[in-house]
Amino acid sequence: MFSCVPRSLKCCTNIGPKRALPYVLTNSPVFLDPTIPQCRTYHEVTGNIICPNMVRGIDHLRDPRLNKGLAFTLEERQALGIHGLLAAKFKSQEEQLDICRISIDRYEDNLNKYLYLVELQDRNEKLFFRLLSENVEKYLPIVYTPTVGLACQRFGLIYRRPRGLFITINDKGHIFNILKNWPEPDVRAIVFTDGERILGLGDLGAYGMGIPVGKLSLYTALAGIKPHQCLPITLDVGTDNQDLLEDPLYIGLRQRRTRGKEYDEFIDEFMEACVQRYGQNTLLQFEDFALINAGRLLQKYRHKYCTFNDDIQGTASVAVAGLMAAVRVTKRKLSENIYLFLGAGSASNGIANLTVAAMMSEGLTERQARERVYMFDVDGLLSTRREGGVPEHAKAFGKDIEPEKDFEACVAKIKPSCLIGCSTVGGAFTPNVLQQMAKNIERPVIFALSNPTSKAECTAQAAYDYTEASTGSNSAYSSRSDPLTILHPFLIGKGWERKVDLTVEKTHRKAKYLIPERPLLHRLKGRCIFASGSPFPPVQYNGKEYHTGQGNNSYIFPGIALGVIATATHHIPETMFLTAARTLANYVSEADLSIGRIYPSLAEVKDVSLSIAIEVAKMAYDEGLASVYPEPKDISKHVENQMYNYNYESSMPVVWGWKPEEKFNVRPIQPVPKNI
Ligand SMILES: NC(=O)C1=CN([C@@H]2O[C@H](COP(=O)(O)OP(=O)(O)OC[C@H]3O[C@@H](n4cnc5c(N)ncnc54)[C@H](OP(=O)(O)O)[C@@H]3O)[C@@H](O)[C@H]2O)C=CC1
Ligand SMILES: CC(=O)C(=O)O
Ligand SMILES: [Mg+2]
Repeated sequence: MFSCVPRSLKCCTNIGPKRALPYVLTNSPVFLDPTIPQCRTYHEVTGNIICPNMVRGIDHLRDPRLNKGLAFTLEERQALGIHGLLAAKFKSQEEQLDICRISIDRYEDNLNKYLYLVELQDRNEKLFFRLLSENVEKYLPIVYTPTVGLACQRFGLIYRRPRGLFITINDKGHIFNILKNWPEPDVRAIVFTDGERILGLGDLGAYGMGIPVGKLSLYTALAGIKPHQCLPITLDVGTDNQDLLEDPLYIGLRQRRTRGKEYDEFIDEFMEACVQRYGQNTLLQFEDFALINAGRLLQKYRHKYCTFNDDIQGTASVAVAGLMAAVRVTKRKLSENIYLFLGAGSASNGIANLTVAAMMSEGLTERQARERVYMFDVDGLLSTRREGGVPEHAKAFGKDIEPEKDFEACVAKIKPSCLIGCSTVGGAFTPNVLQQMAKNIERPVIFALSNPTSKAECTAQAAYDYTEASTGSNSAYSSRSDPLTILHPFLIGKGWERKVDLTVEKTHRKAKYLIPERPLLHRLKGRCIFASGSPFPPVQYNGKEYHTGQGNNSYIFPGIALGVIATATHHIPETMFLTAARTLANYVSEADLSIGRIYPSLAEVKDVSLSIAIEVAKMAYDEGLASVYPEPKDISKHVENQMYNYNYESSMPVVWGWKPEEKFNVRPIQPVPKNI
């Protein structure tokens, strides 16, 4: 069945004619070895032409890239030798999607829903990605935070089929060989973790694999990056989590974490092996590394590889986008806010640094901008006067002020207008903290970004309840002289909205209610502007429903990755994340703001990702970072053309000619030889 390839034949990946990539060009016969996974699909050779999809028989159904279940037509069933292996009924992809939705809905437990989706991905890839991409709001919380956190915690129990690579510290010296075991030769993006800071759940060691797998599902579902171009990797250097070391189900190395020189050499070798195997432009996304490694590894590699740290830079971008959108509600420029971060780790520093950059673009000097940013970690306010001083990783935000260990007191003393939680401490924004925020400023911005839900610094409901809505008669803010956002309850819905003179502040006959000068849209909401890393259900407040936004880097990293891959960008500058933030912020509509959301709905995240990708791609050419030449005339089209098609395509054997310039997307940069 596997025949040798005749003269001048080409060997292709198993991904269908449109996306096939030649990786061997030869004039001499090439024998396709069925034990090599890339070659498994090439058994139907006609002269100089390969029919790349022609895995016949039961193997066609077992390959999730090729399987369409009952959607195979009669002709396809006969041509592929699967007639009789399927029930007689023909089903469209749409009908199959309905069945998937019904099946998932039948599960009450989210972990079971997660397992259903994992199994679907293993069985029928296109159906999985179409289901996810067309139902982002519904299924993102399953394949991603919060359920993915639970899946990681139970990984030993739910681990079934291999997905991605586990590279252990014992493989040091042989990492390249392990990468060669991965069946796909055309990998463009690798998301990898060492499992030490999985969401806010801490050190989960090899159980952390759920995170790169989940992130890469979003690469495809939200930005259309082709699944075969994505590789999830867990670097297993052990774990310091005693529970896992004693867990009989644990699937990783049962030893303490390797640290120091050996760890660094291991990561060095890994980075080098990746570009050796897949090319210098391979996108290498650091995910969920602990604070002691995240920032320093980013600094070490950012100018050497095409890399970024999602927790630092992706998070920064989504948070700054939220702050930019919030400006439209608060009418305070970024540079007019005071920021207080709970947590002074990777995410906080990433957000703080990008916020500083954004404030500088409004005209502040770096020093002035940094002065507006405070941080609070386990040892209290980052004060240079505190015992032990300010930790190195957050030096730029230390202040020469009185130390303070009580967070509530700190919120009262510093009077931030924006409170940002990246602390992993669920409920840290207590009612007192939230009430204090309401006293500090008319429209406080409150971000509870820690994941999963159990680690969120407060719930959406608490944020609204304790900062009160604008119609509340006990407004803590109502005694202040600033323009108020309070419209007397009697006036709401009685046409007063239209009668308001927006330029003049008027006092209603009940003196404490002022008719403000702001657009009414923003007056009818709760006083806080809230976002969270994990989703919260809509909040009911005073008979109105608010939909708060999800401040999660999933709005950013898929789009950045698509733009980078489409242009074969070789480095990712910080400015790309600011560009992504602006693009995302521009997507927020007045309708979003009116229901309390400072991010577009998740249903729009695919459009957002594409827009970010296009902006990133333009920037890559403007700044000489792209490697795909000549520069495409129409960059938007070029990016769109790279995207995955979730719909079924014909499985009939296609006979196609050898026109590499049309059929193939040849990679511009080839792997760097190890010894030049
Ligand atoms: N929404 C999103 O898109 C993202 C959310 N996150 C979430 O943010 C959280 C933090 O991530 P990351 O910054 O990478 O983690 P880090 O471990 O780098 O930082 C955590 C920080 O929180 C501090 N901290 C821990 N306990 C307390 C406490 N009781 N009081 C005050 N500070 C405390 C730590 O202080 P110390 O170092 O002194 O212990 C550290 O500064 C996680 O839950 C993660 O899931 C992260 C990335 C993206
Ligand atoms: C969202 C994310 O990257 C995190 O919580 O770590
Ligand atoms: Mg992360």
